[in-house]
Amino acid sequence: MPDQAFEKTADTAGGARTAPPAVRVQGLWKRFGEQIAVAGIDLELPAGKFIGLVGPNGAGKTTTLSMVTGLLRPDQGRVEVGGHDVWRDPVAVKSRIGVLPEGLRLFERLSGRELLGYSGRLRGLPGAEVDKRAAQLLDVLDLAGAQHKLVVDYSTGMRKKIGLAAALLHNPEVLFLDEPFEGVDPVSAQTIRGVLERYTASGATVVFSSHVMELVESLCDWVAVMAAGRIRAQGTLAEVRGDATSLQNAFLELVGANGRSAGDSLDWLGGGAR
Ligand SMILES: Nc1ncnc2c1ncn2[C@@H]1O[C@H](COP(=O)(O)OP(=O)(O)OP(=O)(O)O)[C@@H](O)[C@H]1O
Repeated sequence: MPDQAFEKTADTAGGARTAPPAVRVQGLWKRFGEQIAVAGIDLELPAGKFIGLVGPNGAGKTTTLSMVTGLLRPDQGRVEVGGHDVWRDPVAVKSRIGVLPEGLRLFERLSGRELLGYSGRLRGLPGAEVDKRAAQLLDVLDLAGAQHKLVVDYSTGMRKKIGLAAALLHNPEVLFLDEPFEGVDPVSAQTIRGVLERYTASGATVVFSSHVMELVESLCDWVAVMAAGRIRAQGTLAEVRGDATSLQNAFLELVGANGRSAGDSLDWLGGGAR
């Protein structure tokens, strides 16, 4: 049945094919023992948008992104990227996506420059093109001065930036970023923003997870809010914000955190008495 629903929505009433959404998720579940991390979610992320996936700690964002990018097998459900099934057609999907995962693992004993050279060649790009793109990305992301340093000696923010460069090198259709701005200084954050805005303006899609509502509000045109393994809202920024004064307030309302005690029970904390 899910297959039929997928095929039907890919056609218009007249039978002409419409562009598929960047990501389509249906009935996605993941349990870890007793813990339900993702509880049967449906998502349809439009192409060419800057999309934010937001939710409190433990909401299931990383688990969802891992399943959507083919890094973690779902217990149940289906994921398509650009109309291709992530688990049935993994090569088609992986050639179209770039991923900056949480807890990024990099080849530590390569220099930043070597890492990009290796990533580009793994993607099947010609060597001269890889070298050209790598030099440009290192320059734009302010890593040119550290390009010959081993990745093991990079700072947290530098690791994020070299990971982002590796994810962008093959010019993917959809870029998935788990907390891309964490540990990144404001100047670099501004640079990354510029790169991503330029990338989406050309028709590509960015999907990123974040806890920072101001950032999501200023960057994203489309937002999905997740809490306790479920999608609480999805739509344009204006739709999700609704009547609330900010995305932060809409978010607190949606995840049921408005009015939660701000530590009143910690009556021993502060005040001098030990
Ligand atoms: N490998 C695992 N084994 C057991 N439980 C897991 C595993 N991965 C995630 N979980 C649990 O699944 C739930 C969702 O975790 P997930 O990391 O997806 O949340 P998140 O929204 O990304 O959180 P955060 O914002 O804190 O990174 C949590 O309760 C977490 O403890």
